Amino acid sequence: MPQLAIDKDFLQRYAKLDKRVQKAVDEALHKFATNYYAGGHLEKIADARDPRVRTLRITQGYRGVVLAPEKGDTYLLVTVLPHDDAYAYIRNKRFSVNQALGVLEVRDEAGLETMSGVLASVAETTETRLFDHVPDKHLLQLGVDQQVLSIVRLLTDEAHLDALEALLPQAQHNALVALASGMTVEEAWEQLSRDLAEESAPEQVDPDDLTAAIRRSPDRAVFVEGPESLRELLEAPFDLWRVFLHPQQRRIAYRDYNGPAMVTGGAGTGKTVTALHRVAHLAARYDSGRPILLTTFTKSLDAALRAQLELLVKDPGQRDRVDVRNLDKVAYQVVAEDRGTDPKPCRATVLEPLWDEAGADSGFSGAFLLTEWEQVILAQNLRTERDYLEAPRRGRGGRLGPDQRRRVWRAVLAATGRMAESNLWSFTQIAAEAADILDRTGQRRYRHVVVDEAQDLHPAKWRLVRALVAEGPDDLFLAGDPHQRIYDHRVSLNSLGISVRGRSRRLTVSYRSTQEILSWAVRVLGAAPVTGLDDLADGLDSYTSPLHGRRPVVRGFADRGAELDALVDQVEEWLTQGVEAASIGIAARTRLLSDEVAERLREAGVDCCSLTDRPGVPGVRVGTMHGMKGLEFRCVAVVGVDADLVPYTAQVTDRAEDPVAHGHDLQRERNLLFVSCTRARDALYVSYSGEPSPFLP
Ligand SMILES: Nc1ncnc2c1ncn2[C@@H]1O[C@H](COP(=O)(O)OP(=O)(O)OP(=O)(O)O)[C@@H](O)[C@H]1O
Repeated sequence: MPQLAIDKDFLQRYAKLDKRVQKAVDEALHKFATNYYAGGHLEKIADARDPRVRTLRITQGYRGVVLAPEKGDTYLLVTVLPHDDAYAYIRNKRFSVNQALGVLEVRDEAGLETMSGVLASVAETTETRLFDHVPDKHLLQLGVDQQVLSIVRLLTDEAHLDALEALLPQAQHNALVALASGMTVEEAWEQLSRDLAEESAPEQVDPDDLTAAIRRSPDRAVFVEGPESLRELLEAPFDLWRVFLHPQQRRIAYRDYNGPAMVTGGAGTGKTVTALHRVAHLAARYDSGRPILLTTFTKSLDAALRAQLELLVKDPGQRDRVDVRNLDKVAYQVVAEDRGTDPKPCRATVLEPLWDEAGADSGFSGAFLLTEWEQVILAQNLRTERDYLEAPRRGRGGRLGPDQRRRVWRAVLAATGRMAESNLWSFTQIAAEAADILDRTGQRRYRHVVVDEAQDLHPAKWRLVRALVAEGPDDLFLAGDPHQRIYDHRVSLNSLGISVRGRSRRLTVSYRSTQEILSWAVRVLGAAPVTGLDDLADGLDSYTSPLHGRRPVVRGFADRGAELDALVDQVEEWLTQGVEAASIGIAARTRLLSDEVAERLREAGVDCCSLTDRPGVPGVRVGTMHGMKGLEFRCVAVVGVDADLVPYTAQVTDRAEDPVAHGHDLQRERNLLFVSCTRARDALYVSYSGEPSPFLP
């Protein structure tokens, strides 16, 4: 049975074609896909570099490029180009199978021939060569082939290697860059093999078996299962994440685990994408009467997840098996059903006056008591005064003696009693209650639970997560990044009965930000070691981006007025360059400042709205740094990064009170700035008034 595959380049180029040409592509592909085994639509070119490459006529001016291997009956749609470019492509490029990794590769052979002439003449006058220290056998071991090897032996300078990037097969270029950077052959292999679709490299690679090579290259080419899948693919060509997964992502999402599993990785490495594919995998091989839960932190993020899942899982039957909702909603439903009445959840600002009153004779403010209850008592699930008297108060600043603790405990009882009388609840309390109900009744509502943005869940929500699904294979899949922790919840999954040991995987390639933005933003984090949810150290070494662009712009001003004037200019410049308003995100540390920014933009005639507004709402997005979590924009401005706002001292425990909490709070403030900056895809602009934040690199 013939098989049709699509190359990422094809879809990327298709996405940018004008509608008329796209329609012609649709028709040509449809005709081809329904009877391509006849091969009659394909034209062979006499001077093709690779005899297996054909053209597919789209319109008078456009041609598709198709790879039609001699062996087997796979057709790969490689790209779609204007007529002359397509012919130039075919005259210059040759396909091959990487002999170490088994992946499909393409090289600009004509370009390489020209370059080798140039390099040979440079090499004649130079004694030493760039790869003198690497024997042939090591190069071959890393997948460098004979043709490339002969060019490698001519290289005298790293700049030449850079110049070859666009011509060489990508995996071979990666291998050479790794060696040139001083890695041993073992280290270079370790790095290369991260890109394998399987856990290990193929034992034998057939250089002519392009079908197998395509299968090993999920980030580059995918098989289409029929005309319907082809139509779906062409319908949303910009959403490449649906189809082309990085091998690391595919390996993590599409497999079985014998218990809870976790994916971590720097900002923009595709953890959410991996979690979505995990759900698609679980929904496709579903084996239970209970649904799958895909959940996250907030309402706005769960709306985004739902929209993405709809793009990914087309089968309505499979989609119906997935419940996408944030944990607050799940908890609410459990509690409401158990009690037969709807609890009234309230934000802290609403509850504080009640706590002020109930705790009036405790000597503590309502705000302090409420936080103590949520961050210490509910977090550790403390049920008695005695438990509380003995409990550590990590991250809470200031020691409390036994008398003080007794007063706190009495105030907590009084306040929670009053809340119960009026059926008022905090969100954390609802989660804690829901976990208790599920544990008491033994209900396990879901077959699988997938959690995104897992780094910021309160321990009570973790207890809920654990209680939603029975322990067993594939029960929990967690996606998160401890470097993006922006709330006060430092959780050890082990202590909550969730062990991901041996089932934790890390993503390292950023799909969002450019290397220039990443390198800058990572420095914002500082050098303090970070502990992951699995209690192990989590570093960002080997976190890189293949994307390149401009360095972040950092500007200082004498006062806020001048800073905001410059921001208006920057936003107007982006808009003039054709960036859509909704693709511009602006963040500030406090709500007060973000409101001021929005007002200033409106005065200047720039439409703006909230960060959390739906995609259809027009206007530049403005909000707080906390609101940036999980979002992404083409251009990001982070303003007010002043010494006295970042870190925001009002939310940092005094060092004298509690040095550990002080350190944690400062790190959290760093993370917050890091999260805001790493929302940027193409451009990052950072500004401050007066003294700059000490976190700025
Ligand atoms: N395999 C892929 N192919 C194309 N695009 C991808 C791929 N994986 C991720 N992306 C894109 O990269 C961007 C970041 O992905 P995603 O939001 O999943 O990352 P993340 O690790 O969850 O980020 P963060 O932790 O910063 O929220 C998104 O625009 C996503 O569509």
